[in-house]
Amino acid sequence: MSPADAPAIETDGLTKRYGETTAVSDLTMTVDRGTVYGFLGPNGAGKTTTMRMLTTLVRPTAGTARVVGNPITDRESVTPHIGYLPEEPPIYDELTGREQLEYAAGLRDLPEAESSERIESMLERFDLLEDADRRIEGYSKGMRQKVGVIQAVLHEPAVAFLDEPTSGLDPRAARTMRDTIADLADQRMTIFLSTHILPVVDELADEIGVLHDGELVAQGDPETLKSRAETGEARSLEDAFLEITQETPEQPSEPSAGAPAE
Ligand SMILES: Nc1ncnc2c1ncn2[C@@H]1O[C@H](COP(=O)(O)OP(=O)(O)OP(=O)(O)O)[C@@H](O)[C@H]1O
Repeated sequence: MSPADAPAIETDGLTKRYGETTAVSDLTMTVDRGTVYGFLGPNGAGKTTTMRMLTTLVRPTAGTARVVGNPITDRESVTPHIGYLPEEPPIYDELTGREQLEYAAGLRDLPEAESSERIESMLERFDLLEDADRRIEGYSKGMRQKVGVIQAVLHEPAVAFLDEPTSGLDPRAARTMRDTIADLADQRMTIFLSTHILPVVDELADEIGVLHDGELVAQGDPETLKSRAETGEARSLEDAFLEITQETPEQPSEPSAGAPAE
C-alpha cells in the first residue's frame, strides 16, 4: 500500500512498559485519513505515552505502528507527515510569536513566501496579530497555546496530534480552535485529539477511542458510544465515559456499552 492510500494511523499490539508499569497494553487500532479521532481516557490511562510513541519520541516495548504507512521506528520517514502539540508546547521565551513560527516553518523547510502567508493568516485567525512581534516571555498561557497549535499544523501535516488543544483558551479562542480543527479535517488532515473536555470531542470526533489502564476498552462513533447497548437509550458522552471507565476489577476490559474495542 502506498503512503497516499495508507490509513492515517495503524497500530498492532502496541505496548509500552516502564519497569513494572504497563502504560499502554496491546493497542490495536486504525484511524482513517481526514477524520477527527477523539482519544479519551482517565488520568494515567496511557494517552500521552501512545502519542509519544506515534510521534516517534518514545520507542514501543512491543508491537508495531504506522503513520501514513511509515513505521514509527523510522523517525525520518514519519516526522515530515506529522505535527504534535504536546502538553507543554516547545516554544522559546526569547523569540517573538512570529519569530517562533518562522523558526518552526524553517525546521520544516517550508518555502518562505508560502509560510509567511500562512503564518499571517493563522495569527489573524487566532487574534494574535497585535502581539505577534512581542516576545513570548510576556505571553499568557492561552497565547502560548495558540502559538503551539499553529506551529503543529503550519506545515499542513497529514496527521496532527493535539494534546488538550483548548487548554487555557478563553471561550472565543476555544471556539476558534474547534472551528480550525473542523476546517483542517475538511482539508483531509487527520486530527488525533486527546482531551478531557468531552463536549469538544462530542462536537468534533468522527470516531472515539477510550483508553483505560493502558487498554483500549471502547471504540466507536460518538452516537454509538452514547447509546446504551441494552436499551438503545441515549446518554451524554460524559455518562458514557464514566460508565466505560469505572473500576470493575472482575471484568476490567468489558465496557457496558458502546462498540467493544477491536
Ligand atoms: N517516563 C515514564 N516513566 C515511568 N512511568 C511513566 C512514564 N511516562 C508515563 N508513565 C506511566 O504510564 C502511565 C500512563 O501515563 P500517561 O502520561 O501516558 O497517561 P495519560 O493518559 O496521558 O494521563 P493524563 O490524562 O493524566 O495526562 C502512568 O501510570 C504513568 O505514571
